[in-house]
Amino acid sequence: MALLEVDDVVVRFGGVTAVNRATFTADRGQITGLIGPNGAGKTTCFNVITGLQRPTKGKVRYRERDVTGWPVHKRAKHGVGRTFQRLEAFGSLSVRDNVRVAHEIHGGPLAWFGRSRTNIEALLDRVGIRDYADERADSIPTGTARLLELARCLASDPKLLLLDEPSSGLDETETDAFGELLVELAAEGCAVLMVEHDMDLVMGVCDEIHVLDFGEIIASGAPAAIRSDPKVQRAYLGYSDDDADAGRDSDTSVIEAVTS
Ligand SMILES: Nc1ncnc2c1ncn2[C@@H]1O[C@H](COP(=O)(O)OP(=O)(O)OP(=O)(O)O)[C@@H](O)[C@H]1O
Repeated sequence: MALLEVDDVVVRFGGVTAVNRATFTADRGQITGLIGPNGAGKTTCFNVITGLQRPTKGKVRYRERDVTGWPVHKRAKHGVGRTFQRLEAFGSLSVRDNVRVAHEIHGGPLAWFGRSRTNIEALLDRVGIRDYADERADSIPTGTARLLELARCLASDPKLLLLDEPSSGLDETETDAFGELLVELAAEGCAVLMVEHDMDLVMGVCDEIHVLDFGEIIASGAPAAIRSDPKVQRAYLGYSDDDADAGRDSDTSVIEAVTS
């Protein structure tokens, strides 16, 4: 059984069906991508998984338990970690103190008395922000702040790591290093579930990808299969390779961005 199972989840906001019978998994040792056009329901799925949003129907199972009714803090305590699109760090604290506080909030007495095994300096190093350790969080570049967000999340030692557009604001070199870090985290047994618009990153590191469109999972599979799936191409582009073969017109610049 996979570490996380999202089972037939529906979320309705009044007349809007944000998620429609979505079923997908994320497992230990794997990087799973959750992609889809704007408004497809990705963030709402994350909210359901973390407990911010109760589903209208369906279940969330985590470590073989039905956690659908669990509050956010209980899921966090059991190893569900999340970064947000909007940066959440404490601006007036240093980068180091932001990570320390995150660790102490999650780590309890062992962390408060310096007895936990998590080494804050090593974590800053690992994420690549050690040089900024003494800077105030509100003075660092956006890309670094994004990495700080990841460090704060890792400070809670998550078993399931949910990343919401983690590479936005990172330059190419930072994105490459970030991708390598994700691969390492998965190799250590973490389940990584990532919402991300950078298709090079998604296609480069994900073991499996689930594609949402209008709240429905329209495809699940390995990157190569997803890239060539006509349903996925149409969802993103309003156009697929099949249409090209049939001689229909297209915006080739957009197609290249997603399928190259
Ligand atoms: N609290 C809410 N109340 C009403 N509608 C909502 C609410 N939250 C999300 N929606 C709607 O649900 C749909 C899915 O939104 P969601 O934010 O989950 O999509 P997304 O795939 O994360 O989009 P993006 O890539 O733009 O962040 C959208 O139509 C959105 O307008």
